[in-house]
Amino acid sequence: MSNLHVIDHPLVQHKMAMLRDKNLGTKDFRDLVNEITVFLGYEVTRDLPQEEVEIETPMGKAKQKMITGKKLAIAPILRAGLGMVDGMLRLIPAARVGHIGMYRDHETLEPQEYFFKMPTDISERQVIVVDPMLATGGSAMMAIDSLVKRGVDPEHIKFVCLVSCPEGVKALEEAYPQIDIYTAALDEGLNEDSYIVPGLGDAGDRLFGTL
Ligand SMILES: O=P(O)(O)OC[C@H]1O[C@H](OP(=O)(O)OP(=O)(O)O)[C@H](O)[C@@H]1O
Ligand SMILES: O=c1cc[nH]c(=O)[nH]1
Ligand SMILES: [Mg+2]
Repeated sequence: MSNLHVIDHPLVQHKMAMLRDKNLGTKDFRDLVNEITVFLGYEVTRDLPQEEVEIETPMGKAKQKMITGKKLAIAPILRAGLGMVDGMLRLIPAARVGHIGMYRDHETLEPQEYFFKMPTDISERQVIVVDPMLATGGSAMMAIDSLVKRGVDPEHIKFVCLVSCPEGVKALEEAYPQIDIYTAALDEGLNEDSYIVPGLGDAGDRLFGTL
């Protein structure tokens, strides 16, 4: 699992403990998803390319690094990925946002794409795909397939989730070994309905109060 980054920062883990509580209300769930995403976003942007620039300060010249290279896009997988957009935008406010509408069929568990809208220059951008849950990995892989079909190089894609499990990580790593996965938790596995255990339930329903 070489591409997996489990973010074990105490603040992230503390907030995850709060998030997992089945009695947490919709507003608090949404707020915590945003807060945790800021920490995950901090890690996922850690290796952005930089260049040294010279700045005039009131006291003289300073050499300082600034981000350079490819522009960024955030790609939430709907619905639940929407809950992570504000947290990412807090860190990279100028990033474009492209939406991938997808739901997992309850019978077959196969993802179904129902919407796809990206910035027109998506093939020239580094893309951060966000979705709170990496379960079987089917949705993440199909979302990435759609980006690759539009010309995005898998080398320029990162995947960020709150909860993952060995099955989803393995599937995504096998399909796209070059893609880094960032997660706040690697859980035990999937139950018979392919929900993550212990997980946090259906992330979309918990975010939007559609339980
Ligand atoms: O790894 P997988 O097995 O594909 O499962 C994970 C997917 O399932 C959930 O979405 P869901 O289908 O519930 O849609 P929703 O966000 O609209 O609730 C979740 O947000 C992921 O997109
Ligand atoms: O545990 C899971 C699995 C898929 N989708 C979710 O929202 N939760
Ligand atoms: Mg759902």
